[in-house]
Amino acid sequence: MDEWEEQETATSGTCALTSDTSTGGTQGDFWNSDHGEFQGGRGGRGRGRGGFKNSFFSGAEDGANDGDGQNNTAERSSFSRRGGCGRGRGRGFGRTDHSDFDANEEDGDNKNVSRGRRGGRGGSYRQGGEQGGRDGFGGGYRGKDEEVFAQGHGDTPAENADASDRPRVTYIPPPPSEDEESIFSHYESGVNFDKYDEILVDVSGTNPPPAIMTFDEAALCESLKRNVSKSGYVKPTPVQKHGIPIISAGRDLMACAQTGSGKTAAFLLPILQQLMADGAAASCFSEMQEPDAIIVAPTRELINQIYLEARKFAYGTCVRPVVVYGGVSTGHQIRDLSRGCNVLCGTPGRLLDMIGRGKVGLTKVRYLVLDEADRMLDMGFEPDMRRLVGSPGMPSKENRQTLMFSATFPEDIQRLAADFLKTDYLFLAVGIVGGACSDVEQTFVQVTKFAKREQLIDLLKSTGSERTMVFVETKRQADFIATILCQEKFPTTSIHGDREQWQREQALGDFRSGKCSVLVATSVGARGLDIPDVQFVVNFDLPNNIDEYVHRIGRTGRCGNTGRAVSFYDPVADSELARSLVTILSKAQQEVPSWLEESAFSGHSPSGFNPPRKHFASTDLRKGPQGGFFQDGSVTSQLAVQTAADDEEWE
Ligand SMILES: Nc1ncnc2c1ncn2[C@@H]1O[C@H](COP(=O)(O)OP(=O)(O)OP(=O)(O)O)[C@@H](O)[C@H]1O
Repeated sequence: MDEWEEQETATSGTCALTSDTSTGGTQGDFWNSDHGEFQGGRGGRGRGRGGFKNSFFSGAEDGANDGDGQNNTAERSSFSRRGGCGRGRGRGFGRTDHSDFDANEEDGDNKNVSRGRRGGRGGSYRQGGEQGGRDGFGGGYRGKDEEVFAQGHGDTPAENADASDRPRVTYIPPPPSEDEESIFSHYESGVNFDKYDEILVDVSGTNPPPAIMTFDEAALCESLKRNVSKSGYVKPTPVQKHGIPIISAGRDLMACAQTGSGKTAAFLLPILQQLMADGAAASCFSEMQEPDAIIVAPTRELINQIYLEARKFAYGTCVRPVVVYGGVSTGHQIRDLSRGCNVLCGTPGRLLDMIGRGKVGLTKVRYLVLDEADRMLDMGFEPDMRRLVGSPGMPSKENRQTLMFSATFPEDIQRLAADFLKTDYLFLAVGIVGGACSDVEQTFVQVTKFAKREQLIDLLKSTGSERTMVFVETKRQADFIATILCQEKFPTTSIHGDREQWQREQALGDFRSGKCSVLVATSVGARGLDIPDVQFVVNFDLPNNIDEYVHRIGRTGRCGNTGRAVSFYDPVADSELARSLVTILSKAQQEVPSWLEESAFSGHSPSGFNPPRKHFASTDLRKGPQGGFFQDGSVTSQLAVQTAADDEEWE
């Protein structure tokens, strides 16, 4: 019996929702349902390894494991937990074909597996495992609306080969608004927007072009300039000031700037400018589209957001962006593609699927952008990225421009990223690489896991109707907490990888519109999402790595606005993170609670001094310990010197 087969028998557990609980997720959907609990039922076939899942959910708080059948040491709460049922087939361990599963990657139900950045059996194949978890569950995740019985379908050719008996994904998202006002709707930049200019910037690499100070200096064509202005952009942020001329000069770039500081426009504007200047026009109604630019991101919602930004900036021009991502009808996306595509935004699985189906040709690719690049090169997506750049027709790195953006760039990922970039790539660091946004006030509350719910409810009562994101570790936990909050009359919805795509989009829509003021999310909501007026982030469960913490709290305090983040620190579960947290707080000039400092340095954490250097990169890896062998034309090395000193302190 091979490993997959073994898992099939060893790990079962799918379940179905037979009540309203699955259908909406807005207030009342979880609780004011026929049953108010998840009911076990027949599930769809699971793919991926494992899929152990407790299918009943009456107050269950089953912490650790949706994806890895071998990892059944779930945290149990004191609430009742009833046994699971249903049949899940755990196959696909280690596979990364998963056009439907892009976003699930981000869900953190597999705590033990995802803890290590790289390596380890479970770690290397986390994706497969997590797919299994969701798919085993999600395949039968059936709401009262039968149409949505679609999860669990892998849309890649490889998966389809043995998936003929699985239901197809039929969801077609509503088309984006054509109304100009809504296309250009935006929130105002905040009081600290001008303070961005005070942030130290470090550009390393040979001969970086000079920064621009205004959008005029970017020499954008008229229509693009008009669209930038209609978007409410008056002056560029630092990552735009430096990033735009670097990209326009044809250089490869690895750029790191704090959350919410305008990285998306930093890559979109110069790409669109070049395409417009070259008179790029999509070849309409062609069976195979050959985009000039490909942009990838780790979650469906994020790639859709990037697409909408591209569409906004390209408004009224010949440049046509298209988006492809999992959880949505492939046929629908193929039809959309065939109408022409210059800029293709995609999550990796669906993108590779489209390439495999011959719907996307790569020979004309001039720009390859990895947003949240550290995530895209982390073990979950790295194989897909290698497949992408190795796909037939994809120009070699010498013959394309590769651009990477993130707020965090750990050293090991930087090292890996170099494989995708020309050797003379530029490294742009705005502020401290991997640092938290300084506009977010960070607070920590020491609390045991059993007291968290009470704390959360008290906290939300005190914040009134502030738009709040609550991050939890597992998909199950997300549903559970959302249910509790609904019961407490907080208008709440949730987003995580076990929800159907339409539910996820509805949840996000309800949160954006203010219909629900609380969004409970797993890691799937941690990166990139730009939601207006999120004033408050709560880490109900702290994540297991510091980068994710930085991204999560970065959902507030965006574009010069201020925000607040409160994190529940469970001394038993979170001590491994203590030291990194102290570092993050100090670097963001935030108060460090003495108990946290004690926890960090007392040696109580399992690893004693957990090594933050593994997770932080102070600056361009190529600079080495002395802070720079690239002395030529670097904008400043002050930051590098300072952070190098900091790092020594922490070593
Ligand atoms: N120059 C600018 N002037 C005004 N607003 C801007 C400017 N640049 C970007 N913004 C707005 O700031 C917000 C945050 O931008 P964006 O989402 O690109 O941040 P980011 O750096 O990619 O964040 P994250 O790291 O979370 O992905 C968006 O609403 C964007 O429209």
